[in-house]
Amino acid sequence: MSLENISCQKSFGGWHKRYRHRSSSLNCDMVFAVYLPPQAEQGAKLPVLYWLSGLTCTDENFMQKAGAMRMAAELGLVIVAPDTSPRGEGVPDDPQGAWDFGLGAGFYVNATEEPWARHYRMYDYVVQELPALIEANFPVSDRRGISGHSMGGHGALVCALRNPGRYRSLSAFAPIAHPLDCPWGEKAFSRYLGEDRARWKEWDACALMASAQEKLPILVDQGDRDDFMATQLKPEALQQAAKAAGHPLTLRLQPGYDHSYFFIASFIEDHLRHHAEALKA
Ligand SMILES: N[C@@H](CCC(=O)N[C@@H](CSC=O)C(=O)NCC(=O)O)C(=O)O
Repeated sequence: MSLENISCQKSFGGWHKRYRHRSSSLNCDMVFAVYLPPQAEQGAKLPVLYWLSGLTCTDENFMQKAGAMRMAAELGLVIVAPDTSPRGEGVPDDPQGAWDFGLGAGFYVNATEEPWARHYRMYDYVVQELPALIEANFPVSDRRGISGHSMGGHGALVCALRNPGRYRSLSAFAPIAHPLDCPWGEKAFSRYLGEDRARWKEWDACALMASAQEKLPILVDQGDRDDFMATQLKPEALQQAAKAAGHPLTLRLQPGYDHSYFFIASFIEDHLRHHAEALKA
């Protein structure tokens, strides 16, 4: 599978690079970003953190706004940021052009319903296709961590909970904790997965936690001035699910913070350290 390098900038002694490639999971061209810390030029195979962004994002939001590169360079962590949905000609979008469904809103599921099923398979893309591509083309090991924000925070939880042994570390910022029971989730799941709510449970972090075979410790930060917290994010549902399942969860309510990348930038160092500790153990 060929990768086309479309940009390259030096950052904190390493490199931020963007690539375009053909995705067989998504049936379209995709762009992802990778941060390669300075250690990548020294011959070692480095651990990788996959970052899943939220609604309306591309690979660029995290790389440009989170301020993660200084710490990734210090810790020797590669970071990979995919896009949030399939893109391009022939990829269907929300008929009204809404920002919370369709383009920029793939929800990291494999759609089963038409007209979404041909392209909207972000779960297969981020769990299988992209890591295979990264591991074949960059100096990385199979030590993988996963994190994300909002829709992507939930995506990270689901990818790890569904794949015991695949990730060694897990965290999230302000995840949509229980999409079965919030407007963003109900809208996306009813269209991508159909109206049978029983099938949605395979894609809901709170539901998956009950039967998870692996109990990776989870770090979650949530701003208490986040306008989406009560209606869409519902961190209390995650806390209850973790308690019921005996799943180790550190949920930190951060006073005064909202849903933005200012919040993410404020706590990204803690998350990168959380991942580095597990990935290097
Ligand atoms: N466009 C919307 C706001 C959308 C928004 O807040 N998106 C978040 C993720 S929300 C959950 O998945 C985001 O990360 N935005 C990108 C950014 O760079 O901030 C509106 O206008 O209200």
